[in-house]
Amino acid sequence: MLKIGVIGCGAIGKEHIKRLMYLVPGAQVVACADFYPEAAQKTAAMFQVPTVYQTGEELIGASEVEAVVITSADDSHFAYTLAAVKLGKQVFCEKPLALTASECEEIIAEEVKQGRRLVQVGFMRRYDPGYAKMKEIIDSGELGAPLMIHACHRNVFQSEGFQTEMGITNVAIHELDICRWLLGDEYKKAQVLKVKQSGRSTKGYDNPQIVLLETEDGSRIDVELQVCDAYGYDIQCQVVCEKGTINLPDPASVIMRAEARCSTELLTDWAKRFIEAYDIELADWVNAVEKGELTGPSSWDGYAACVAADALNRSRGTETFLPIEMIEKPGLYQ
Ligand SMILES: NC(=O)C1=CN([C@@H]2O[C@H](COP(=O)(O)OP(=O)(O)OC[C@H]3O[C@@H](n4cnc5c(N)ncnc54)[C@H](O)[C@@H]3O)[C@@H](O)[C@H]2O)C=CC1
Ligand SMILES: O=C1[C@@H](O)[C@H](O)[C@@H](O)[C@H](O)[C@H]1O
Repeated sequence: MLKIGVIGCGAIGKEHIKRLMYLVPGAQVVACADFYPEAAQKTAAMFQVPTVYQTGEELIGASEVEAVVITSADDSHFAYTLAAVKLGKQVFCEKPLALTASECEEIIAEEVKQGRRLVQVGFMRRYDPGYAKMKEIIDSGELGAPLMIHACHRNVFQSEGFQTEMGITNVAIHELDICRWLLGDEYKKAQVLKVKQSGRSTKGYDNPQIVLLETEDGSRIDVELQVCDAYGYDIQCQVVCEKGTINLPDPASVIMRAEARCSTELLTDWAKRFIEAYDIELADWVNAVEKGELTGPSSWDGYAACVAADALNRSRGTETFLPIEMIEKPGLYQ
């Protein structure tokens, strides 16, 4: 049984604790912590977690905690991941791995020093059956080479304190990972555009934005980003190949016919959209930790997404594509 400590008892923290306690074989949540200790207490009571630590650092250092799941706010991921890796503990860190590429480099350096993979990043879309099937078709070569990707990430709501840059580091980070994974390619150039703004969005941050990327192999990617106030939570992805296109399937939904209309319901947030993917990713992580062979999204993948995110945020307002330069890939991640 893998003994896990979870830092961050908010929306996804609670979901992951529930999964690890009641769904994933071989896992047990033995401790939790939150910036607000009462949030941790409440969550512990809800899911029978035996110990609550006052801080994330105490939880990481606790002797009974063998592996750490980080589901606290984006700006806390770097320090917690680094602290756990320094102790040689396994980490599952929700996306993003850090807020900047240079922070990811520090994590990579420490992991390389430890001599084995200790980090998996929560890029759960890789475990979604729809994206997985798309990758299988691309890799089979059946449709020829992939030429471009058109993607959309549309949200209804973001919490207080959201900022324009977070459109990239918190929201588009999923596309920055999934597109390079689908294509098996790295990014060469990136640009973000502030386009005509939605009159529905009056929160003081850019909405919508368009992310443009070019890969080493010359494939082009465009991502329409509506961080809030969209008609629903809607994730779209189309890969255009030489001989045909591949589209991400929508989640299953019944078709209702009534009052001279035919309709299907849409989701309004992320929680249910990739529910199967979250289940599979955590089961895969626990199993891989037990076997000592991590294969899921690595620190390198977290870094690659952050390098692109850095370039995108630097490009805002410059009207130019910025080059993307990565450090040499350590052997650990080959
Ligand atoms: N893979 C995915 O699809 C998703 C990933 N996420 C990621 O998961 C993380 C949490 O997101 P949500 O649960 O939606 O946020 P949330 O705001 O509902 O929960 C975050 C929790 O972490 C706590 N927290 C914040 N800073 C902390 C710190 N320094 N130390 C300890 N606790 C701290 C907060 O008090 C709160 O209880 C974020 O990094 C987010 O990007 C969130 C939703 C979906
Ligand atoms: O990771 C997530 C949230 O943090 C983010 O705010 C949403 O926009 C994403 O769709 C969701 O998957």
